[in-house]
Amino acid sequence: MTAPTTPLRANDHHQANDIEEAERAHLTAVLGQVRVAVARSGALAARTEESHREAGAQLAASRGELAPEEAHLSAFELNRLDAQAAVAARSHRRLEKLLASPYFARVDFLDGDDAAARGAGADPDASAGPDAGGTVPGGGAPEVTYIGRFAFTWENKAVVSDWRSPVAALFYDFEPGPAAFQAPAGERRGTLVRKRQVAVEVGRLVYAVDSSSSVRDEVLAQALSRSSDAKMHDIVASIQREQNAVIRDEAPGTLVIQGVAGSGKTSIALHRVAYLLYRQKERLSSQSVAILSPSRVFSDYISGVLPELGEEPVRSWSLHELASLLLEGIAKVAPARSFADEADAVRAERAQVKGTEKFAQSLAAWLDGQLAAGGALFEPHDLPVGGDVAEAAWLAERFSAYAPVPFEERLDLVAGDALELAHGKTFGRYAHAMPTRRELRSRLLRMMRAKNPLALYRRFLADTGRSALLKMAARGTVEWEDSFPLVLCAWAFRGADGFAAAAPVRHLVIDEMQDLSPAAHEAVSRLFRCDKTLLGDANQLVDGRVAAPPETVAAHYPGARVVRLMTSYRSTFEITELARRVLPVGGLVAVERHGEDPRFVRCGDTAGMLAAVGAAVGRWRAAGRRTLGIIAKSDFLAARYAELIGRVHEVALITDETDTYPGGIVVTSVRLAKGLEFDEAVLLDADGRQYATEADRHLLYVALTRAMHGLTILYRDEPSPFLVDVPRG
Ligand SMILES: Nc1ncnc2c1ncn2[C@@H]1O[C@H](COP(=O)(O)OP(=O)(O)OP(=O)(O)O)[C@@H](O)[C@H]1O
Repeated sequence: MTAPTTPLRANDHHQANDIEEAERAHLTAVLGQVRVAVARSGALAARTEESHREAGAQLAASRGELAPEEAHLSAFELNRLDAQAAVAARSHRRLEKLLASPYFARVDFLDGDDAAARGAGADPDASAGPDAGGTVPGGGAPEVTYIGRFAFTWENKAVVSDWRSPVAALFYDFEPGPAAFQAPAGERRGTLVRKRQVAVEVGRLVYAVDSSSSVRDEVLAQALSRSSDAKMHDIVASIQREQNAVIRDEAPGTLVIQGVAGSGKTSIALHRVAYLLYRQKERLSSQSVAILSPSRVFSDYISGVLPELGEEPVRSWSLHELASLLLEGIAKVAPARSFADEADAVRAERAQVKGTEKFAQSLAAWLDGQLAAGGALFEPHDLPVGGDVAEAAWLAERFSAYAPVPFEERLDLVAGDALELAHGKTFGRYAHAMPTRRELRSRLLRMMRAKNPLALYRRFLADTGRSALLKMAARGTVEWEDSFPLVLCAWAFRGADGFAAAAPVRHLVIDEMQDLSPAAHEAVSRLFRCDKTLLGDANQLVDGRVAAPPETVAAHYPGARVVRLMTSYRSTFEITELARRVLPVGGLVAVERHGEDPRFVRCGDTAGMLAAVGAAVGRWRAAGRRTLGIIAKSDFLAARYAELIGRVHEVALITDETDTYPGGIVVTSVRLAKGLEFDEAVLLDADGRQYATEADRHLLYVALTRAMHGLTILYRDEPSPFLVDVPRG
């Protein structure tokens, strides 16, 4: 990292040196304290770990000799020590991270009353020195706060404040001048006297600059021009104001974030999780947050961010993993088939119908109708209960009375009523012949016209003239597109509380929300009753569906709020401009970071394509970049190319089964590249044969927007019509 090159003002050179000198001295002092704290916390972590181990060994040795209550107590003590050891280890790890970079910013704030009384403005020159925090005309020192990834306290004094603390909002939301933040005791108004970027790497001060908007633009540009990695990184030092508003939005319910490609949605969602974990400690823990992401490789790619921010990793599911989990004991789920690979037109048609809003809405309405009083699924007949008979009409009336309770619970309630009635009528004479509630419930279940979720789904399809839509992929295995409709049917039986996977989740993050079919949104909305953050881009569709505005997605989540992010940060201006011409996105703002123009290469045939790939690999190596994504339209083509390219270069193919993002050179389909980013991208076969339809236009948009710094577009004879009005070299 180098210091921003923004010209400083007249006497700035001296001032800059003064600032750096003072900040260097401050850093040395803080690092000294952190070093002592690391040594202490290391010793504490070792001691607690040792106590835990000893207690475990003792418990194991005395097993069998302890009375049950003693054993219970020891186990309890062991758990306590275990938790203590985990806390100590975590705090030690955090402190160790502080050694490399204890903070990244500093704000000097003068409370409103003081500022008003002394007529103080935002005048950083009035400072007595960077370390002291300076004085303002008329005296009175502003409160100086250093902001880092985690808080650090020394002798009961806050040395570094967490980026999520209320005071840190000053750094993200205000320029020097009038400012305010929400302190625990209420709003504090006053003046932000100074805002400073302080870059520290490996314990050394790289630069310290008082921040104006041009400095911050450059700090951002620098962050964006770095080389990409096999893991996504935190962006705490350069979160933008519009992003901060989303991260710190604490209103309950569902937040839907529609953002253009590269607007930082995934980064924001992860920072938001870290923020909520910090702010809502008593309500949320890493065990109660879950992230739904498009693929396993994506889960791996984002897995480093929360630990970087000092939080434990949270549970993460791919969409397929979640569907399989929710359908455990009901059906297996066939893998999703990529639309770009689909050769079976009938199957594609089936999938297309099940991906529509209309299908989801008709299923949801049909299920609601069946669950409502008067639903026609329960066809009771007289039922002997002990010495009594529960009459069909009475059973039907009880069943209706409990509407809209889910079927399983409702049958249980009716069974309970029938037992109570029979006991009452027979005065206990038939106690020996009384069935259990459970037995009665299964007899009642036999009176349902659909006895399980799959039968219910079949009945829905039959009732609405769509029976041809269901083809089992194999025995007991449904096609991917049937999985969430089937989850909805399971929900009608069990209700939201009947899914072990959903129950512990108190905040659900759904990344790439456009990947979820309307039926999937409806199912997730009904099963997960917790707060949710959804994020995605309606333009990044990779399954052939028609783009729907985020409001359509939000309509599945009662009371959901929608925010839009329009600035694209990932790619250079030149790449974003090209993407914008392929798919005009109204309101998109390309961040001003320039690079070379995308390169277009006519290749003629496969041999020419491979030669051009070789040249692109050579250029990428020479540039010293870390990741190169070679992107084919379909999974099938990606596999073929990986084999061919792999004969010359070391490459990794990304498939649905890939669970670690390898970095280096990867070959992948557009579908699996979505959400990822590469220093440079090479698009294979970007011609009219491959990219011709509207659905293909969206694929092309996704592929182009994966590139951060460089883009090479290879085509055989003529480029795709979506690229033709683009100037070519
Ligand atoms: N404020 C920021 N400071 C530094 N880097 C940022 C900032 N915002 C976004 N970025 C970077 O921009 C890139 C895109 O971010 P991210 O992947 O979160 O975007 P996205 O909206 O989820 O993208 P897509 O929808 O295209 O997959 C990442 O490299 C991220 O680090």
